[in-house]
Amino acid sequence: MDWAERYRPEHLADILGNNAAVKQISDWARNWTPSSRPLLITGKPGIGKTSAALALARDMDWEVLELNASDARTKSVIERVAGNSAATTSLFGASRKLIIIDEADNLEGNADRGGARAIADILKEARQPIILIANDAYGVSDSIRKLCDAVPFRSITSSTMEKRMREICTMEKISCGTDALSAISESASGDMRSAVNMLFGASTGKTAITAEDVNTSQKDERASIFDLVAGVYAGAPDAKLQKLSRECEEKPDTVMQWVEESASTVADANRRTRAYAALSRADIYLGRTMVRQYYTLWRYATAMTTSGVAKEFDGAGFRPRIMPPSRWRRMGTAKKQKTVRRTLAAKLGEGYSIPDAQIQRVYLDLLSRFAAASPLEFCERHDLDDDQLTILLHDKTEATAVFKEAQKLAKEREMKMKKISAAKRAAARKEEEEREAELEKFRAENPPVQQVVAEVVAESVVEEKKKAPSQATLDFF
Ligand SMILES: Nc1ncnc2c1ncn2[C@@H]1O[C@H](COP(=O)(O)OP(=O)(O)OP(=O)(O)O)[C@@H](O)[C@H]1O
Repeated sequence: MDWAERYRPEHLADILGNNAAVKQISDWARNWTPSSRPLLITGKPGIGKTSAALALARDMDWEVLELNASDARTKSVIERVAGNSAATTSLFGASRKLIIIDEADNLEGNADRGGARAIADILKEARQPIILIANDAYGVSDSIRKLCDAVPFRSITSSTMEKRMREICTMEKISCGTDALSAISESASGDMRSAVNMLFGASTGKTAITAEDVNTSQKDERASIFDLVAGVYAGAPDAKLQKLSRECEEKPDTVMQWVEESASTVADANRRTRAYAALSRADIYLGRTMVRQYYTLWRYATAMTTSGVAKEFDGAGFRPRIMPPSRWRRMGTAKKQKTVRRTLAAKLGEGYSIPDAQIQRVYLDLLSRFAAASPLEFCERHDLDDDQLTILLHDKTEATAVFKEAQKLAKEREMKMKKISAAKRAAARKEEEEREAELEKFRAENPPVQQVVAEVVAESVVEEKKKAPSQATLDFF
């Protein structure tokens, strides 16, 4: 068993970091009733989201039904499996069944549209606790997101990861230097699974680990690209760079983006220019590969990307932190911004019966003024979240405060409605009981007609019988 699995936290108390989120999950479970909202746990990969859900089920002695994106998420499957489980009680005697829907941000593709709708319907009907898990809250469809309580998970800090890795080393009877641990935690950048995997890879066949073992044994995809970029920085020989490129599972265009990020750190301006020239040549080869569908050209693109840039670093010894292409980060932020704007326009469009595109193009500014005049009312009327409100108010702090207040009010209203409907149900029950009692009394006092007729008939038969002997006597004479 790999270490990431072997050292998966068993109980909520074993989950490292994210104390507030863990407490929120545990409080939710302890106070859970069929009317509780599902949870949506979000955060980067490998930080304990799934582990927390599974640990919760163990702590609560709940059965688990796990669905993930690889399940055939057609509407009917979800309705059959999760719908039934959600609406009925467990077959195996445990009091509850926790439904974990992983990769909930993967449901928006065309094929899964039905899946997202089915999940939203199930969330509304659910009679069992449900936890959804996603990497990106904004990848989750709006209709699902607004039915859930958000539980954001943050990356694990380096010190927490190093402490855990030290414990694992002790349990595995391996000695591991501080430099090795910090090299791993730096590469893992908050991803605990990645850190444990790297530790596992570095320790294979060893009783002591040094930083060097870590560099050459990083197992996962990202670790390989780290090796390759580190090789470029170090100005490694061509043969080594070719070997690393072959081992790295990333496609040439991805490698190019990583190396491009590092090219900007070549100190000398002339060398920097030549590094970019090598990258641009690699780009041309990549383009030709695609146009001609002639994949042999890929190898030239890779050679220009790695050796071409490494030559300009010339083993300068300077090694900045290896970072994923900043373009990705920008694209990620831009994508999120776009999604927020799109969902905001959809809500406002529905509210004012105006096409979404027109809201975005023409009315956003005007509506911003409406929102600024009475933010709380506006937020409640259009059911906005803090990010959507930020676009209108241009002030994140204010938007967050308004959103929190709106949530508080909504919760109060919900409680009030629940109380009212509980009181209404009790009154209706009482009325029903009183009606039943009156009916019983009436029945006791007024026997049914058939019963009265039967009694009269019986009485008349008795009378007839009494008269019968005297008649016989007369007949006899
Ligand atoms: N907070 C944590 N405390 C202890 N171990 C952790 C933690 N987070 C991750 N791990 C380790 O990483 C492994 C994977 O964690 P988990 O499956 O919970 O990650 P995840 O956040 O659900 O990732 P993904 O989004 O990729 O599913 C666990 O088995 C465990 O070894």
